[in-house]
Amino acid sequence: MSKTYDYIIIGAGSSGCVLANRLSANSSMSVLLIESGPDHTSPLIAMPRGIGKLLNPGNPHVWSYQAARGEGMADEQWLKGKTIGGSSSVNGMVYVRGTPADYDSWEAQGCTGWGWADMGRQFVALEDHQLGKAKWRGVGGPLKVSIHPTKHALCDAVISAAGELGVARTDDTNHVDSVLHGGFGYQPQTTWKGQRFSAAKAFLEPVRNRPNLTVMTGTDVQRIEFDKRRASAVQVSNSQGKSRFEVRREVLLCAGAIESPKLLQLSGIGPAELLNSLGIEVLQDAPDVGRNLREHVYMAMQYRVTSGSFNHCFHGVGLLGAVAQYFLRKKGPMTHAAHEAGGFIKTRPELDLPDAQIGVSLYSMDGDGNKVEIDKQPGLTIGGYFLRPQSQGEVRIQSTDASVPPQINANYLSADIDRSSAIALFRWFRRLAEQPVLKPFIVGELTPGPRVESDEQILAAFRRFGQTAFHVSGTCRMGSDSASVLDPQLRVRGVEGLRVIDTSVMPCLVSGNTNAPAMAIAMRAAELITGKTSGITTR
Ligand SMILES: Cc1cc2nc3c(=O)[nH]c(=O)nc-3n(C[C@H](O)[C@H](O)[C@H](O)COP(=O)(O)OP(=O)(O)OC[C@H]3O[C@@H](n4cnc5c(N)ncnc54)[C@H](O)[C@@H]3O)c2cc1C
Repeated sequence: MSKTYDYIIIGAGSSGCVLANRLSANSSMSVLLIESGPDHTSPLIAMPRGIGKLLNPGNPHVWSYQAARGEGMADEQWLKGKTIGGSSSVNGMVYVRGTPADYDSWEAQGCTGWGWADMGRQFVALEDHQLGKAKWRGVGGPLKVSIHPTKHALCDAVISAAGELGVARTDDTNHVDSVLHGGFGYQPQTTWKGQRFSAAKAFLEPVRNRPNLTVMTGTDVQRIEFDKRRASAVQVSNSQGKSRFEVRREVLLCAGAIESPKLLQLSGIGPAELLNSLGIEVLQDAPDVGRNLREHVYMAMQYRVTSGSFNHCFHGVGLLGAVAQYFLRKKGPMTHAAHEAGGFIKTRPELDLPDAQIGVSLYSMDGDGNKVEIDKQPGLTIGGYFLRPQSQGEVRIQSTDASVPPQINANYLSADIDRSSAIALFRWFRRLAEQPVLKPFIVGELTPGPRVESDEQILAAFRRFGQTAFHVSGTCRMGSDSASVLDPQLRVRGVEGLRVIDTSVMPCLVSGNTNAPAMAIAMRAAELITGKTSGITTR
């Protein structure tokens, strides 16, 4: 016999954890949160640089997919978190929110109620920021945001070099002025006292003992069932076999921008031609389910440096020392986020808004930049992406078997504007590295290498080295047009009792990393579902 809940949340990632918190705050509502992956108890999750070990295909805490990058480009591996906390438990912990202009453009595109006026206050409500309260910065919220634990000569030199190119130094790279006009500084991060602070730590753990909240791990939702056109139950599979859970109010799909469109398609909501070709009964012909995939194309410029690198801390005896320092004192390089410093820059001064985000890492990888081994010699990586890609990819199921990964086509650089943005970004990197303040450090460019000069060579370098930034979004976009997958309340068009709430809802990608936006989207969604404004409870 199946059990019935008021709300069933599929996926305990960045968005799912927020929703579980908000919806179970009403003790008269029963909430079931279902997660495919294991609990988040691995010490490699808590240790920020544990990602070096976690982010490997086959690790039980990650989903791994083969993704086509686009014409003339080799495939690449995409990873997503598969554990309590989802991708926020395996990510780089870089804390970025995007710009007010991103959300205002969503509103202008018909997503009523998603402009900065409504989204800015979600960020303020979720933050407990070490820099203290400011107009658009919060304290006392559930999510700890820390500033960089130490200063560092090489980072300081890169920040000064950006200054020589006209980018103001800032204490808070998320400050509204920095994201609107450009700013460079030490990277705020979702860590606390030297450990990762995931969405699960912020939103789920403080309320996990609520009697009306049930959390299931190691359980795959395979399909959503409908009674006529209303979501009525979910079918699941786990080590105990197959079962189903019924829902009284709503199913909330928070499985992330690859698995959410996949589950809709498997459940009969998607492009009719695709569903028919696989023999799936079409409940709702929704051609845009899986389309509008947006991703940042991350380009890493690697340099050999004289000093200031952490490479020696990430292999051999140095690694043992760094790990010991972490376990004994929760200090040292194992406590750092993926980027030490970074910010938002204009690749050309005439631009109205910054068009690229830069991240500085004090290490280099061996070989062609795609290998996972740490370079044995001292290195520096200055990487980044253009912020608002227009190229659109797609996710399509290729089987009715829920365990088969979908086809993913990122379609990088297919839009003309993305190619010109890539070239402009590359030339900005080169100007940065040439600044006199970096002369005592930089010995030479390792990858893509000094022979890359012309526009054609730069694009070829992007096609070879450009890679996922792990920000896949947009595959169940919201909008007010009838072709959009979701209405601005995030309800799936054509059916009832079903919403999608994760990065797939973004009509276009935010200018930056996507963890904080995923949490803010869920906070806003909770307001729409409950009719109550944000005020996160932690008891
Ligand atoms: C390696 C990596 C590094 C990143 N670095 C950063 C960073 O430094 N800063 C930043 O802001 N962002 C970063 N991101 C991006 C950011 O973390 C994600 O965009 C964000 O966490 C996505 O949130 P979500 O709620 O959409 O999905 P997720 O957090 O991915 O959650 C989806 C959850 O649903 C579960 N699920 C999926 N299918 C099913 C199913 N059928 N049944 C049950 N459960 C299911 C998954 O296991 C997962 O737990 C990174 C991401 C990755 C992968």
